[in-house]
Amino acid sequence: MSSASNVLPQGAGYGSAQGLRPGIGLFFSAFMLLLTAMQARYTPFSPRNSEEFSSASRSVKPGLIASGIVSAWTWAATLASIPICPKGISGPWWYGAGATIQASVLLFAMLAAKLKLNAPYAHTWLEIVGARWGKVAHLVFMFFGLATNIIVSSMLILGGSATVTDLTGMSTLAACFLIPLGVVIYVIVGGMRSTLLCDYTHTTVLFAIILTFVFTVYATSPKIGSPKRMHELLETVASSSPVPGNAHGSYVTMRSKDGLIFGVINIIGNFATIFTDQAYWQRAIASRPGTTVKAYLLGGLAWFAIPFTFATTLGLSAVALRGDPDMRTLSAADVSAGLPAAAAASALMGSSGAAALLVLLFLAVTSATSAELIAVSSLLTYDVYKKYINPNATDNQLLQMGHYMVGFYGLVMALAGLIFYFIGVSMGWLYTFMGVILGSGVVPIALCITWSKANKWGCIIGSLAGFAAGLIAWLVTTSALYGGAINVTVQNFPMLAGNLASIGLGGIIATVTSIIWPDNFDFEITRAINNPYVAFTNSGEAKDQDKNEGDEIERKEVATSPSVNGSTVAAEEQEELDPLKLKAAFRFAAWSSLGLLLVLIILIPLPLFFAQTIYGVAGYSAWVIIGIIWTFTSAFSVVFYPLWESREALSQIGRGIIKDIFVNGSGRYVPPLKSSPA
Ligand SMILES: NC(N)=O
Repeated sequence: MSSASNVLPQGAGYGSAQGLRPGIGLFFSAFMLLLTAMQARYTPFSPRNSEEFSSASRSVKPGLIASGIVSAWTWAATLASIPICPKGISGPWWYGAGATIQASVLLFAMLAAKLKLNAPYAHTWLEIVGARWGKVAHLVFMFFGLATNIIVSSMLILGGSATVTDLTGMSTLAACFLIPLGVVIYVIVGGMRSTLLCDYTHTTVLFAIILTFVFTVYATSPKIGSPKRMHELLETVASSSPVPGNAHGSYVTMRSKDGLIFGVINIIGNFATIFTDQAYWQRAIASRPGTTVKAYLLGGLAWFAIPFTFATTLGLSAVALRGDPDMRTLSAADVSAGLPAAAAASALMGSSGAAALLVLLFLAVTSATSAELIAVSSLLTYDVYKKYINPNATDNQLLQMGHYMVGFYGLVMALAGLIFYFIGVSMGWLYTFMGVILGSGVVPIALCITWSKANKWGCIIGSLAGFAAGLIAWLVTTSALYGGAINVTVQNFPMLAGNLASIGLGGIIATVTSIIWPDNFDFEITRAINNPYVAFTNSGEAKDQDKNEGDEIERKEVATSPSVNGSTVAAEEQEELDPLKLKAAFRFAAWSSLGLLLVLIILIPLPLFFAQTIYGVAGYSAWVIIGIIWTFTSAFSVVFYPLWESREALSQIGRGIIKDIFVNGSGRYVPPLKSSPA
């Protein structure tokens, strides 16, 4: 890495990375604690029971879930503009589209719909695997689940610490530990709902800062200031150093071989990190059943604006400003560490640009970190502690374990980030490598949750064989092309080979064995997991008490949300869990996801790739304007819509606060008295 530019004092780094002195880290942690206290005092939701802690009582509305998806899916890598420097405008497109549509949140909407249909009361996706296929499958897929969390968390720590160190000179070691610290505190206190509230506040500020950068670059900056000038600068850079593999070496073309290869790698890697990451399952679990699909579609579409517009703005600025006296020279290692955006922000706006980027990065890293913390805490609590150590754990024990595991995983993620840092693995390398390790689990996991015919051993063997094939393909290709050196800079072909082998072999073995030797699984077994109306034994047998007890059922109060006013919520929840409605939601998710996939991955980029078009000023300006409109629309859907849908809860909290101001204690939420039977 070239010498750090350090445009901010070290104190800014410590402040942002969680406050050795008062800083934004501590400010946000204190703010989240305040929100959690208000939630406990003025609403029926108390974070003092395990269901609320890990699943937010499965009651969260779609706007807030969408904002949580945007936030959890915005990593340091998303903002680091890694793909853009070498590839031009195709990089942001492939990054955004590959992680929005093909790989991730939109297709995941289908899985989320199936989750609500086939296991509406599960806490984790691994509980479903365990109930369906038993211990061996549970342990094998736990490997993929935890590996995903460790890889994603390490990328967050690596990307966050590299930028903080670069901008402020703060010690990377200190940054690795301080970044998760404040997050651990508010996640322990507030649980899942607090991470969603944190996601919301962070997403709001994130969009504000991104739009500030966009308007600086394309409207006010004396160095660039308009799409026309940006186009001119990019063409000048291309004429002195053309991009290999791009049409006429231009940056303003979708005809980019490296861009296309990156697109494929990106699609596979993001399949892996969303399908096997409990963080995204957890948002589906926390969501109200009737609106889960809407939340994922909204979140996916809103998220696209972040990598696309941000990289089209600061990533391209990092190229356009080459040679500018304020722009530092970036090495390949700097690019892989995710530093182009920071360098461009400093060159454009000096220390205020660097500070804004630091805040942006802090927001992205902390909210994605909170998602990973609560995700791993849930896996360790329900899939290790409850399943293997204390099957009869009480609610209090589960809650306590959830708290311990948040703290424990905070330490693990700091150490993992540090280890990767010291062995020289960069965020960019890990980003392109993640599909090699995790890709083989994607199809087997999707089949487990959606398809009654999925073959247990086919899926287990497929995921292990794909894992081995991915590693072998990556090693063999690296050795053949680079004389055996496993370089820390990103190499396209070995990564492509490893990613394709991993997801391909895993998917083929799982699907073919399931067609030849189909299972005939009854999803009633997974519907019984943690279901308050059905007794479920560890052996996987579900006893539907409702059926045994005849037509006149006296339903138990909803055990999943003991803090919530039982009967009303239970009735709403049962209505939303109507299988006909959930099947219709699945069909809607399938058609809309596949339609969007076709448009964003095939119909838009491929004709542009084959046509070899190089954009003129008008074309490039239209490209930028589409990004800006998309960003505004996204901001409305994940910033204003959640406020609108929660207007009743907000006014309830407001009334509670006002009452408390006049008579202390009178505003506290009081659950309605249960009416006694007539
Ligand atoms: N979440 C991603 N792939 O930026």
